[in-house]
Amino acid sequence: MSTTRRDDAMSTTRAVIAVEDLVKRFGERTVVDHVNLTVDRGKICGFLGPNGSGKTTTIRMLCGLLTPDGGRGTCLGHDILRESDAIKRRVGYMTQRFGFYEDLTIAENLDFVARLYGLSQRRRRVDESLESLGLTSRRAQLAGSLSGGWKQRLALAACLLHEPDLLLLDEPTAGVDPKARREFWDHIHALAGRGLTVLVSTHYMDEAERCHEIYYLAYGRLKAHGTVEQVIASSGLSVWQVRGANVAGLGEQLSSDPAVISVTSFGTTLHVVGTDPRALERVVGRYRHLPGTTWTAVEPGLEDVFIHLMEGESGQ
Ligand SMILES: Nc1ncnc2c1ncn2[C@@H]1O[C@H](COP(=O)(O)OP(=O)(O)OP(=O)(O)O)[C@@H](O)[C@H]1O
Repeated sequence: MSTTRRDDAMSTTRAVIAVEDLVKRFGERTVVDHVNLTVDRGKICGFLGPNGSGKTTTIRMLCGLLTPDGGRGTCLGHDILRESDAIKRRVGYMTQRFGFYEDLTIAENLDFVARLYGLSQRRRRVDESLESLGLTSRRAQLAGSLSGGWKQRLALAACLLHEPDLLLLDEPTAGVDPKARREFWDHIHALAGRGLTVLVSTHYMDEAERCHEIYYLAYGRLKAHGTVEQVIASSGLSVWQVRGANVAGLGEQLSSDPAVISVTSFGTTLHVVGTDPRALERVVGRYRHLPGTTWTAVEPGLEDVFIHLMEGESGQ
């Protein structure tokens, strides 16, 4: 018994974010509906869900920019209802539309942010921040002339200037090319390795797979939580992959069967998804001897799981 109590106490100490029953209403609409979230120090936590599911609203409640209508908890050890100023000082928040002065250079923009925070040793901090994000050679370039990937690096540099303990990143890589996204994530992992905690919202499955754990929100409600493997395993989905040159026509027939919840085309393959493995196997049995097709039972992907969770909630 005492071990359990000690473990609980330790996990509370490690948790950088620990909130429960978080609620936010806008007028009659409940857009965040009793959400629980725990993120430990040094972890990268992915926040996923369809558009309008309440991710940004939750992030803004965590960093003290919005007051919850219900719930309780702490962020960086501070009460989210009463100590928002203390939280704001220790959080780096990258919003979906990070604003720069386009007619200032990269270095001038960072210096401006450093002044806003009232930081000492601004020159040193700006130089170090440019260096760590590979921006030194571009320091004199106007922010307005940067491509998407470099703008996003500048945004990250600005969020890190005051050396926060928690990074809240709201779709930081939307519209950024794959190489720049990969580099951005390498950087995030390096920061987490040094103890920074990261909560990052994203619509990209490959990014979800780079998180230590994920939370999936749909229509304000938490639908899944855990490591990617845990979320996939708990989905209860069965998936068959069909390969063949002419599988497109087959998709329509398969999806009309009640045992099939979705069929997705990927070039010359189809993903056939169901929740009842036996019923799905019976469907597969009816088609699998069609000439020119190869059928394989495969693990569900995260995308299969999320689409299933989303469809299960829509219209409610
Ligand atoms: N200030 C506000 N007033 C009224 N409704 C709002 C306000 N802010 C957000 N909403 C609504 O709350 C819901 C949740 O929005 P939120 O931006 O949190 O979702 P999201 O999951 O971040 O979406 P996305 O993936 O598109 O960024 C949406 O329906 C949105 O229109």
